Amino acid sequence: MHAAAPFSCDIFCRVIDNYGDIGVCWRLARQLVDEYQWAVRLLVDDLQSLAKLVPTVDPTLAQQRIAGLVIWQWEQAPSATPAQMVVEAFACDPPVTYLQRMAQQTPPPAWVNLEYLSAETWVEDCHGLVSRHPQLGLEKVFVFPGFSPRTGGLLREKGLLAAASAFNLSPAAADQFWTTQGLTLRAQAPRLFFFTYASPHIPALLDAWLSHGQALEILLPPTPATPQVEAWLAAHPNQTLLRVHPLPFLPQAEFDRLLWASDLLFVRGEDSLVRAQWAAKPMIWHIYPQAEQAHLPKLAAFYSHYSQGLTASALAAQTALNQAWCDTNRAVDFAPLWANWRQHLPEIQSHALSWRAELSQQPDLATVLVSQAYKKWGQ
Ligand SMILES: Cc1cn([C@H]2C[C@H](O)[C@@H](COP(=O)(O)OP(=O)(O)O[C@H]3O[C@@H](C)[C@H](O)[C@@H](O)[C@H]3O)O2)c(=O)[nH]c1=O
Repeated sequence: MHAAAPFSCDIFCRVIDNYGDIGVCWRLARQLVDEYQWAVRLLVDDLQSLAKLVPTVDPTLAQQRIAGLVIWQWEQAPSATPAQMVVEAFACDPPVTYLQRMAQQTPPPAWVNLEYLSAETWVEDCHGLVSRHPQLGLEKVFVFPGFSPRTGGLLREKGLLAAASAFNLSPAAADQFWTTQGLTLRAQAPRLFFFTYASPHIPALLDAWLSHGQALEILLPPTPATPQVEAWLAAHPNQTLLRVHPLPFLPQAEFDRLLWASDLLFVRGEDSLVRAQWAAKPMIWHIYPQAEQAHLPKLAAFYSHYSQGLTASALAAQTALNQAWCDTNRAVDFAPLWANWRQHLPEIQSHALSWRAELSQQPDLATVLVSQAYKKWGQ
């Protein structure tokens, strides 16, 4: 007797900018393989970006197999037989020849558009909506990740929270991690992971950290902010409170440990924001900047969720710092904002843990997608 063939899934990803698009798609693909034993093919238009996250990827290959899944260059898509589920990440428009093949199948694949993460309330109304392709008649379901049970939830692998807790309960784990990165960090100085976009606020933020008078170990991955940080350091040659440690871009498989081994997190975009919440550390979010400060209401929407359970004064400290960081229309003196945030850190740290516990009650995004697929296929 033959074992049933695994459920098949194609994930389409175009890399628009940065690493979030491919970062989310890679995580999802891995989870579907590891936890559901699905046969997953990832079709990507920029393998160089994927190779940053997964160094075993060879960007020159049209097709390759890594970590139990198949990776194809986007141009190969017209020759693909569509899978049972097709995930179109971030409305990336799979090639029309592929869609035509989907329409020829009986039944056609379960087709999902996986949207960007947003905390805004309209997401709850749009999650699960179906649109019909005008020519081909195919139905596409919109899945919105999010922070409430009326959305598709967030990516969260099965063992993630247990691994994070075990790491943070082990007194030696963080130091060992930094040692493997070739770093010896001052024991009393908080470790601040600084993953951001470039920002006109960087000199003022560093000024505030310095004037606060407490040592900081700053872990600096490669970002557009690096030259700004270097310029600030060059202008302050004699200060010793802030020590900046440039990091290489680590494989995504190492990224969580980077967060777990830090005390304070500056994160950005989509995927690192989610991982920071699973790391349950005090965090400041550099939301992806948009024209005319359109990102600020989106930041406020996030805090309408994240605020649950924080006292008014801790919430004010958290949001004042985060909003100032993301509002590039005004000059900011970060010194009082930073001092106030640091003062509220005990509460903010315990809130991060309770928020993680609450968020983990929701179904995770992969579970939502899988049940969507099985519903369509009657499994
Ligand atoms: C610093 C670092 C990051 N990473 C990973 C973690 C994440 O998967 C990824 C970073 O993705 P994000 O945190 O989402 O930030 P980002 O700024 O790179 O991506 C953004 O791109 C924009 C185009 C989108 O509109 C945003 O929503 C967002 O996805 O890089 C590593 O694997 N190693 C590293 O050393």
